[in-house]
Amino acid sequence: MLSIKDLQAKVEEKDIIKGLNLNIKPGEVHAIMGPNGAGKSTLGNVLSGREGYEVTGGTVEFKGKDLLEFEPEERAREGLFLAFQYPVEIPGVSNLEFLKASVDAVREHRGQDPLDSVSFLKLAREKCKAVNLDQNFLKRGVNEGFSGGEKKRNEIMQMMLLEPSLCILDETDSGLDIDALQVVADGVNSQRSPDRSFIVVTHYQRLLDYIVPDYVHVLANGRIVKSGGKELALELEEKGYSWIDEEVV
Ligand SMILES: Nc1ncnc2c1ncn2[C@@H]1O[C@H](COP(=O)(O)OP(=O)(O)OP(=O)(O)O)[C@@H](O)[C@H]1O
Repeated sequence: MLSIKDLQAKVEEKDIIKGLNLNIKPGEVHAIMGPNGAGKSTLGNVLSGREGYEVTGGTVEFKGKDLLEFEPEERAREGLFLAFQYPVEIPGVSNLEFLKASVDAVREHRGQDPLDSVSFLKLAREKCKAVNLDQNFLKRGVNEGFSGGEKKRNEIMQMMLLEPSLCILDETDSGLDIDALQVVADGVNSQRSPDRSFIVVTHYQRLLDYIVPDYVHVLANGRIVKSGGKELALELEEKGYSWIDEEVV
């Protein structure tokens, strides 16, 4: 699904990703943990093609294609989805219109006809229900005035509608209350399938009790410095990150 080799990237002339390697097979869930400022969000931004993030070395293959050759919208149409750490508000654009335009674009890319408005509304309502958002959220401006937790649930609803191949969830658990955490985790788990992969960026082991990863990685100083199974998250919760620095050095 995704093969990252020796990736290097800079932001504002500062080297942030410094030789990162990561391989993800279809169906796998990889959790990425690590200290603040390590480069976790930068990795998501680089993979999604966000402006201002300059790749200075290495390769990224996504479903056998050179991801770095694609514009951000092409990456999305190819099936890469990033749930933002800080979802943006788009006042004046209704959530429903935004979602329909996104889903239509993906369907067109797959050679499918657009859904008619009635069928799409029915589908969107089902997904709203799945993430415990009231249907009124479809009429409101994208994320406009949504609470922190509502924005995160809205991101998961988008993901469910777009049916991506690779989902990158950047601290989707932050700002969620206990019930919402369960709802979001259930939403993610319902989307797990043999041909869909996930990168779950989180600071908290607790999320990984609900979304059980196949692998856990520690990203520090722009590189993956340690990888393990789900038990690594428990070890990190207990011991922090300093022991890894010592091990790596
Ligand atoms: N647009 C930007 N302009 C300037 N510096 C940036 C920009 N984006 C990221 N950085 C810097 O890159 C470094 C890595 O940031 P990043 O957000 O990737 O860290 P992170 O691992 O996701 O941290 P956290 O756990 O705190 O969310 C930080 O020092 C950050 O200030």
